[in-house]
Amino acid sequence: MNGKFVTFEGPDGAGKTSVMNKVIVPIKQEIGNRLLVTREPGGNKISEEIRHVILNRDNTEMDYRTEALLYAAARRQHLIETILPALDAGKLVLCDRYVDSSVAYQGAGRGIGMDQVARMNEFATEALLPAKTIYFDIPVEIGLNRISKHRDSSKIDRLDVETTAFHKRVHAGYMEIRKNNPDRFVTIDATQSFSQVVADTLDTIHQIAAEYFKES
Ligand SMILES: Nc1ncnc2c1ncn2[C@@H]1O[C@H](COP(=O)(O)OP(=O)(O)OP(=O)(O)O)[C@@H](O)[C@H]1O
Ligand SMILES: Cc1cn([C@H]2C[C@H](O)[C@@H](COP(=O)(O)O)O2)c(=O)[nH]c1=O
Repeated sequence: MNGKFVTFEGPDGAGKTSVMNKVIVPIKQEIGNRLLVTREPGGNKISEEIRHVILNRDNTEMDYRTEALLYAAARRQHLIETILPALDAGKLVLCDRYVDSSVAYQGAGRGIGMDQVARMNEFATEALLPAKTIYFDIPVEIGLNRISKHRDSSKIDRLDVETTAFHKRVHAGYMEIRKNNPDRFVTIDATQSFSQVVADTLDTIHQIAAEYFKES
């Protein structure tokens, strides 16, 4: 495995997806097809189908452990079919969410337990973790406010409509994961202007994956 695996994490509305869409434009110009951009849940046909089931707002009866298992199943397929082949081919893989999301949302948010969810994901991923995780730091209320203000209502999913208390437990979960992984986590202040967050993220990627940019 010669590539580099980098994930984006943070609470809903932190701006991860918008920032990802922006930073990949210059990065693609710099390193071309040595870049793979993907997301969870999703990233390939089977995992996107599982995403549809998980995030469908009509699926109100979904049990929390079913939800955790579906995220892990989508992740397994994504890892085997999409991420590992790209890493084996030496690519820089930028992934919007990964295991930390399950530990924060299902482990802390749903109250299943962060250790249990981490262990279940160790089975799904054979313990493969990213080299670095860029964490988009934002107070829960600001993130939720961004979503309710700007997001097209058809795109508001089953997790977005959870209570503020749920999202606060998720945030606390992320704080614990970050505290336990100081070498893996790099934090970006996501309350800044969009252009500043994009600039900080681009700088961070240049630093943590410097080997890709030297050669280009
Ligand atoms: N720095 C920023 N300042 C103000 N608004 C922002 C900023 N970054 C993103 N936004 C807006 O906030 C909203 C949420 O952004 P986005 O969907 O990228 O967040 P996200 O972290 O991917 O959320 P989710 O995990 O829920 O998908 C969007 O409408 C986006 O335009
Ligand atoms: C991977 C993963 C995601 N979630 C949650 C987080 C978000 O609310 C949605 C995904 O939607 P996004 O707009 O693409 O961020 O799902 C989760 O609860 N557990 C996970 O493992």
